[in-house]
Amino acid sequence: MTQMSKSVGNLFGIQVFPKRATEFFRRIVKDNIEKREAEGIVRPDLIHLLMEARKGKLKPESGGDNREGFAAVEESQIEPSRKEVELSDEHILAQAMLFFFAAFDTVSTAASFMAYELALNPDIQKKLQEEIDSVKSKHDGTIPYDALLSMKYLDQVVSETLRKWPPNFETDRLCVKDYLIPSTNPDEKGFLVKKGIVALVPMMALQRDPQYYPEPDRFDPERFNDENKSKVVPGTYLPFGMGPRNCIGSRFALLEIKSVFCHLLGKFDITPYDKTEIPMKLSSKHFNMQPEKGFWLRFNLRKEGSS
Ligand code: HEM
Repeated sequence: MTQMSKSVGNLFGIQVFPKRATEFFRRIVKDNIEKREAEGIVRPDLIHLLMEARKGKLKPESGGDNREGFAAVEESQIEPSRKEVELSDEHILAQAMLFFFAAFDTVSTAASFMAYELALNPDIQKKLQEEIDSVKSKHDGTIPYDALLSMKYLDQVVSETLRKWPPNFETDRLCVKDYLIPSTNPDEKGFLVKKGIVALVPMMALQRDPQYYPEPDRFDPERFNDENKSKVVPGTYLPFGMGPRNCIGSRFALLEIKSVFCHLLGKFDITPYDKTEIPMKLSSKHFNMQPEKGFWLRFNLRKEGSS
């Protein structure tokens, strides 16, 4: 559908993003680049990195923290291309817009589904609040970075949210050369994936397949406890995709969601009420994951144990 919609969009001159939004971003990014260049301003952000890359001054980083969570994706081991690419203002604009749209909607969608599941599963919410309260009580009511990354149950709940409700429910890959997938059955031929074909990878279908996740519609963070997470079949859990073009923001996304819920659940109990749709029906009118009737939940100030 996404591939088809791109060509249909091109045919009829339909834009992926509204023209006004594109113009708004174009002006902000262009003015920003011009001002920084004219006044020698340096800010530690994406635009600065892209401006440095344009001058050939950017070096790939190595290392990093690998405690961010079960769902975080590995950085690709493939050497970055040495090919010289000329980065125009238009390329920088496209990257800035991609980061904005890829980062904003996905995180808010994941957080909304997590709030919904916690409201429907008060035992899980209570267990998570106990973990949050315990960490806060050890750190004068705060949650430092290292403590956040060490919170196992929080990581289980986030991982299970991204399994049951992956904000990007599919991704795709363009096949650049003929590739024969060998058959596992000696009586059958393999399957030839032809060059030029776009293969869709249905994350949502894989992550709700009872063969890999028994009772897939049940929200169960225990699927990702220390004992069970090693049993997850490789390639069946892909909320951030896989391979060299996997999500560049997975660690940041997990950090955002985790810190938001530490603050929220420290202060509030999340509950359903009469407008909450149970079970939820997903909207068929949107390309991203959205409930048909929106998210309706109550946030009640916690009476005890809060800080
Ligand atoms: C819960 C939040 C998020 C989810 C579920 C998510 C998921 C994904 C997925 C599935 C892909 C495609 C990967 C593939 O095809 O293998 C992707 C790509 C991407 N994501 Fe995310 N993402 C999230 C948050 C973010 C954030 C916070 C950022 C930026 C700070 C970001 C930036 C990107 C970019 C730039 C790409 C394109 C990478 C490329 O084409 O090389 N995402 N994301």
